[in-house]
Amino acid sequence: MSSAQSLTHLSEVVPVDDVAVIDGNLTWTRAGSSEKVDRDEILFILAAPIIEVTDDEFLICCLKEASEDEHNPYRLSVFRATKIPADALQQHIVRELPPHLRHGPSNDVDVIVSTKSGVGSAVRVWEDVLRPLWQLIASHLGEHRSPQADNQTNGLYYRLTVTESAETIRSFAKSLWTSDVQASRSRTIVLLSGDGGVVDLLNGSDKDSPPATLPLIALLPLGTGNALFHSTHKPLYLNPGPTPLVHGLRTIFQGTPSGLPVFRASFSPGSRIVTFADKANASTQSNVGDQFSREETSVSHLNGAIVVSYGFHASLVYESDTPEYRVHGQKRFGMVAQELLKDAHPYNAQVAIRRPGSSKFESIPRDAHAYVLTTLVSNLERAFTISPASKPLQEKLRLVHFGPIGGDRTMEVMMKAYDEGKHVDIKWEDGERVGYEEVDEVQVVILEDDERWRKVCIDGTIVEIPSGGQMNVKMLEGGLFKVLASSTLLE
Ligand SMILES: Nc1ncnc2c1ncn2[C@@H]1O[C@H](COP(=O)(O)OP(=O)(O)OP(=O)(O)O)[C@@H](O)[C@H]1O
Repeated sequence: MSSAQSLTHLSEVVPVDDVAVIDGNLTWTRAGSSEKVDRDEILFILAAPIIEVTDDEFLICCLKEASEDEHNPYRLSVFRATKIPADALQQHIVRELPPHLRHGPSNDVDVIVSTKSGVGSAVRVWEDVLRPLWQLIASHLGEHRSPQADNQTNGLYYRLTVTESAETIRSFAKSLWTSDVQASRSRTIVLLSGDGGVVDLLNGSDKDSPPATLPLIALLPLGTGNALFHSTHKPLYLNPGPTPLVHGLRTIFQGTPSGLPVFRASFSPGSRIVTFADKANASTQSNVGDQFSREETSVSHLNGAIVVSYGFHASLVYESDTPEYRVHGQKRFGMVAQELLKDAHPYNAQVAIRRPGSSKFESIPRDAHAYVLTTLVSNLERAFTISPASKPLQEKLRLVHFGPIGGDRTMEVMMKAYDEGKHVDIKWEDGERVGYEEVDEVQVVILEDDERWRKVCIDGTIVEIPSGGQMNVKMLEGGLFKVLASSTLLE
């Protein structure tokens, strides 16, 4: 087997001996001294494909994250050993580039790096971690250049898109639905972004018929909330345990495609997406302050994979993204929450649900609401469990709801959600409680006159519903994409 060192951009592949697993650490000796890494830092161990074994060689790939070091936050290292305790490390061994990462005649592989996601680390993770790893694994395991390699692939094993605007991922998604030739090929989209990138893919096309072979999304969690990623990996999380990025990289190289459950939220005529854009890029409809303009776009439906809300949650997302609050950075969420809880506005609406298997709507018996949230996922953030019964990639919608119980009790509910989702069991002595139900469909008819209280939130996108208008949420049969999930969760 050829030397891995010459096949990779990694600066150093370090030869080590006497590899062992001791007390949760991987230990070895190097030049007579003993060294170790935390086992949670192992990404995978490359081993020769069984049929090609001529001499034993294992490449142990590890990632240490040091967020405090702004110059070198992602430290990838590769150690070469001729012997490892294979039984103890079995789960990490990779013997081939998985089919979903092979770019060739029957499969396209795209990498999308979302430059504005989260704190903007996607480019760095791509350049310092994923690209060198990919190159290492492809070279080491005898993968050669794609026969279709062209300028876009740079002779490597994928096509790379680095986002330049909010439209980049949406345009990419549109192209998936428009080309007949592409439609019959399978496709993997390695997406370095938060939830927004997934939302862009889900809503990139107005067309209702997806390609015959559903494209596969492989997601690395590089946004702020990363609700979809945390919810799909939740059962693997330990404290301390591997970081989300380590989990994401393990899933990319060892995961299994699974259906991505998708809902559709449909709106009455007159509903509009509301955004605030930099004036320089906007087709202004009404001016807000000096720097931003409010943009409105008619919308009949949106697809999503995370959450649809009306009430406190939607208002919090909307109002913290207005120009007045954006200037306050991350602090704005707390500030807006405080303001909203002070008012504890009762949202006038009729909410009805269709229970699983039923064709009849059943009203939630109250005229005013504080919180109406329909979700496909368990977590909106790693530690914020909004629906504890939701399991990864389960095709089940759940509704969490409560009435205008006042600011203090609303705060109590939110804090309990940070305690493993215990909010869903809350009942107060006056008979108020948090409702939590599995549903097939949710209908919200909004009866507010003031537009401030007519905002709904669909995976972060704000839609204003006209007074007396409604929104319905139900599963989108057949889905639009597959997603790569940890194989251990699908066993
Ligand atoms: N260069 C860019 N200019 C403008 N918008 C961009 C650019 N690159 C990416 N975007 C958009 O920014 C959004 C980033 O959202 P994303 O969800 O990935 O990050 P986030 O909001 O920090 O995380 P989360 O939604 O998980 O909390 C996406 O919709 C993406 O299309």
